[in-house]
Amino acid sequence: MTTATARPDAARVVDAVKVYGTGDTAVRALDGVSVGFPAGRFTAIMGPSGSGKSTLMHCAAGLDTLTSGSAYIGDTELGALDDRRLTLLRRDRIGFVFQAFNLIPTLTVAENIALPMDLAGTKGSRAWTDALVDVVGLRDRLHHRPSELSGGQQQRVAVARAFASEPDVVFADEPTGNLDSRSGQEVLGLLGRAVRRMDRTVVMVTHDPVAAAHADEVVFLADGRLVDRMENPTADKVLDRMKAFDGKGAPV
Ligand SMILES: Nc1ncnc2c1ncn2[C@@H]1O[C@H](COP(=O)(O)OP(=O)(O)OP(=O)(O)O)[C@@H](O)[C@H]1O
Repeated sequence: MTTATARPDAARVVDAVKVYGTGDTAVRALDGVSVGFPAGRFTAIMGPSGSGKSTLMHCAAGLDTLTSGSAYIGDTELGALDDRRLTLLRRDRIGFVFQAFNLIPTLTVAENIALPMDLAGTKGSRAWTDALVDVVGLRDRLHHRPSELSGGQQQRVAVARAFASEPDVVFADEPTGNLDSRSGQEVLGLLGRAVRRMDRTVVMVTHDPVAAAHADEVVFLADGRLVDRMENPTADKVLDRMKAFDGKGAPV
């Protein structure tokens, strides 16, 4: 459930421009995007292929830098940080879930989940980790290795790992891209529960209207621009909006 009280943005970009390459081959992947991702909310980023979704996510999460404009995690402007501080910020304040599960094959489920905390030299809250293990339904798998799990189970481990250190925001890039629809629904349900029951913040890139319908709000990109936002999405409404673009849309 969402409340009427506006919460501060966990992440945002202001006038974000990203140009890849130079001269004739330059691609303007982001063309002046300003968008906030409110704390305690599940936001999906949608748009046609090549519209700039992954670029927006990577720049908002400090995995890539903007050509101009600013990206913030909370009040921290990423462009003002040197490499070391940026690495620490990503480690301490951001969680990631990717299409490829990116688990460490030699570590058990429990060790994979604890990895961000181990790298940071922190313990994390035992109660939190315990609650997470139950939410993702992996208690009986804690001592298994990733190769002994299904794809859906591996992605659930990746989700637990992303939330383990209680980051300000979890960015997920096509988290269901490698999963069958049932496992995908489970992972999306998990992301939704983490937001609604555990007061987490999730920003998810997807091209799938069914996946986007799990979010509280969908932001739409086309040609590197923010063209629409939709509260309380349904798969049908998102699909209709996507059809209406046909690659274009009036910038908001
Ligand atoms: N490293 C790069 N070098 C050059 N161009 C790039 C690079 N990364 C992305 N682009 C271009 O920037 C534009 C936006 O790409 P981006 O991957 O952000 O789009 P997307 O909406 O995530 O697409 P998809 O849904 O197909 O993954 C595209 O035209 C793409 O070809």
